[in-house]
Amino acid sequence: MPLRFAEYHVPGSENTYYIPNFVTEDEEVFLLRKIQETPQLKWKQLSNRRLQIWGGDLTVKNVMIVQPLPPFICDYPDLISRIVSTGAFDDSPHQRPNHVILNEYHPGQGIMPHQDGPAYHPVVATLSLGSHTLMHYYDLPAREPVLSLLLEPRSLVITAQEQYIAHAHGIDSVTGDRVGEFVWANAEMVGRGLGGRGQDSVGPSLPTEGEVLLRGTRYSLTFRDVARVMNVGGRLGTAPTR
Ligand SMILES: O=C(O)CCC(=O)C(=O)O
Ligand SMILES: [Fe+2]
Repeated sequence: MPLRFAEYHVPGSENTYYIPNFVTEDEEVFLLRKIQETPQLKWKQLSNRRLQIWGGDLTVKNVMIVQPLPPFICDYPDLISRIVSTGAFDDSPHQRPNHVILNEYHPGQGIMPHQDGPAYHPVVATLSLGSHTLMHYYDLPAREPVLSLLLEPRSLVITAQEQYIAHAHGIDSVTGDRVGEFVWANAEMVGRGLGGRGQDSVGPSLPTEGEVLLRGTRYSLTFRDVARVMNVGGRLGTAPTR
């Protein structure tokens, strides 16, 4: 997947791209407000986080029963078009993401190492809002991370192909991240976007060795393309859904 913006390639990674400030601070505020305003019933409570699924639920055969994405994802800000313009979904069945999982993590919450599985075309684009986190990637079986990325608020990370298929990914359930504990593969790319990290500390200053970056509540929007879709009316196929 040759992303249109080669400068966002994460050094030492295969098919991993990191784009700081993919949305503006104003857009982040708007999106966080829209997320707060979503119906409570839309949240699914898991043991260690809450999530919402947009675009449609998957059947046991990994067919998505298509539902419209909400306006705050495709109208303003037009996140779908912005993601399409990176080129990340050029080779996907619909040439665009059609499925979005919204995750909420409070400080101390994370996600166990896992793989996203075969329902999706092997590209995922993840927007972080509200707080940073530290994402680890693992060879299988998952033991020590082989790659770690600091995901700043407002950043987009894209993983594809080998990085998606052959690795697991996860977020430790911790309340802060000590600088220097893990090597950040994207260390040269971070810093400008750190305003708003953790407890709303502001500033363009780069974190220093030993400093603990406190996590705040983070929302992630994970964009994927589900190959097999069923539109209302029962048509099965891989044709564009909107
Ligand atoms: O919150 C994240 O950045 C990752 C979420 C994730 O891995 C998933 O929803 O499958
Ligand atoms: Fe995942």
